[in-house]
Amino acid sequence: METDSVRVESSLWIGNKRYRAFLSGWYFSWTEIDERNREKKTISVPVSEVIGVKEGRVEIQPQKKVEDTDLDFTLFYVKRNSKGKGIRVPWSLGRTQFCCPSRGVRDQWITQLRTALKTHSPSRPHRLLVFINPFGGKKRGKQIFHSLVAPLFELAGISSHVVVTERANQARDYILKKDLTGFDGVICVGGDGMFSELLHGVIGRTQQEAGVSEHDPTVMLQPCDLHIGIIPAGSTDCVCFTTMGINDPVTSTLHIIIGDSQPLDVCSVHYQSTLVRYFVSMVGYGFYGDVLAESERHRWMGPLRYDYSGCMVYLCNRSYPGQVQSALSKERLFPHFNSSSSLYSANVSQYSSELEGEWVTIEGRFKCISLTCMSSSCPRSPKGLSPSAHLADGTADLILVREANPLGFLTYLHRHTNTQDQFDLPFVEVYRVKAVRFSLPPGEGEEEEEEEEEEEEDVLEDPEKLCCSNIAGHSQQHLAERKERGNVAMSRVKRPGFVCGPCCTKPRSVSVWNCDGEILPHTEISCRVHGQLVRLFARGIEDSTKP
Ligand SMILES: Nc1ncnc2c1ncn2[C@@H]1O[C@H](COP(=O)(O)OP(=O)(O)OP(=O)(O)O)[C@@H](O)[C@H]1O
Ligand SMILES: CCCCCCCCCCCCC/C=C/[C@@H](O)[C@H](CO)NC(=O)CCCCC
Ligand SMILES: [Ca+2]
Repeated sequence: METDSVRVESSLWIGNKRYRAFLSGWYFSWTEIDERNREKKTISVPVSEVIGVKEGRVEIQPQKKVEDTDLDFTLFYVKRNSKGKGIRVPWSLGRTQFCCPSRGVRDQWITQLRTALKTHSPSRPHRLLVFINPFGGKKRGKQIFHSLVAPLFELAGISSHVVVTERANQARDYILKKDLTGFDGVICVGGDGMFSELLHGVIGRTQQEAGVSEHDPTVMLQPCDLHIGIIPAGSTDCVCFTTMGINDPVTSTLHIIIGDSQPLDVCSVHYQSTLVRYFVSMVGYGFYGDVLAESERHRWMGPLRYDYSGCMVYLCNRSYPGQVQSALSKERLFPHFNSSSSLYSANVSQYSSELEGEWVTIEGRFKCISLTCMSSSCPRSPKGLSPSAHLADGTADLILVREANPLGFLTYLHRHTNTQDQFDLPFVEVYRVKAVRFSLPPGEGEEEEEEEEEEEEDVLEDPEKLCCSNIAGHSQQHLAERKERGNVAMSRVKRPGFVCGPCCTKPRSVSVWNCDGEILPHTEISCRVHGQLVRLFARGIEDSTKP
């Protein structure tokens, strides 16, 4: 075996073929040598993508098996597969068993490879805190973790402390309150709701420690050091899909192991001077809010509840009045910016603000209003709500879908699922923004709404007061359940007609906000983007066309 400070080289065998192996700089490569000493094809693995080096002939799939011989070592690394269900290739565990000419050479290879790993891949996690939601998505969280994730962590020498949650918000509260010393990251096994718990825990904890008030809408939040990893096991897995290009537990695990780091913009939502929530994917009013509210009634359907509720809400053909004010980012013109917004009875006024950029006001009736910090793609919509939105550029895309005929709106929705441009429609406008405020038209404001509380309480007590005569049977129990849970916007629930699906004919003037899959308890909100506030164990969407 030849070694100098930059290169290690020796002959090795894989099966009965002879190879020349090199460890040079950032790569470990092996080239087949034929009987006439001619070099054939070379395989190269970046040291940063090595998962582990083990003595002997080792297998971990389908289950761990070690054949301990003096001459062999096994290399595990990231392998790119040719096919997958996402918009990039999935990763799997590659494995090659090498046979060395002597035990000494074998030991040297193991030592050199492990040293190279430490030198060239310093940001790998050693200890992780893992939260599993046993009820997310198809309820396969525990199985996914124990069969696919844990063996890879063990192989990579990562120790983990696992918490199987017993209630909603347990993961968030754990991160906010418990001692996190020694953890290099927090991982969720679940869907977007579980990710959101980790997000709130990590941001809240970081602000607590830095003495920053999250309720101050103008405050500069402290960026979070603790990385978040997502093992997808939910219904939509939108955050995972958008940041990885795929929702595959093994791909996610391998990105965590090699310590990839992807900064992410986060948006805060305030109601007056109170922090309501954070989101990374989207906050949506109108269609997306209504779909979520409707789908909560059909949780038993599992992931299919969104398709069912989407159809029901589409058939309701609602639109809502509102006023959107926005601070545009410096990059003011989005490719599909529709400068003729006045055509749609928009009232645009401009004034300066304490935040960057200028504020504009847009009024009208909207089918939906969405603000998305990232493209927000998922398997159903591979390009997402806003295909060109960036993960970490400090801006969000504000998409205004004005009142349109049902066929037009269906075209808009359908274009999310194919490659056609959903913004190239006359009733759709897109702005790249840093902050947004939403208010209801005069008379519909939230304060007026609070004054109506008493009247709405009456509605809860007496379902006959709801707008549909047939609602009492199917919604009374639901209303009572929601009232009991009390964790969502009760004022929304009290609104007549909302819960009754397409059977409701009375138009309603107020919708709800869907904030990363949670219903917000307020309507008149303000949102602000915080560029690169958190970091994920991810790499963005890998370009599979590059070698
Ligand atoms: N043990 C638990 N019991 C009840 N609810 C839980 C528990 N653990 C977590 N939760 C809550 O369940 C909600 C949904 O979970 P999760 O996001 O994992 O799955 P999902 O709703 O199927 O997926 P998606 O969010 O992708 O649609 C989360 O908001 C989380 O707070
Ligand atoms: C005619 C065909 C019509 C097909 C319409 C498909 C439209 C797909 C648009 C995809 C938008 C993804 C938005 C992402 C939302 C997530 O942050 C959120 C959290 O998981 N999910 C939901 O709120 C779940 C509710 C999502 C509502 C759609
Ligand atoms: Ca962004």
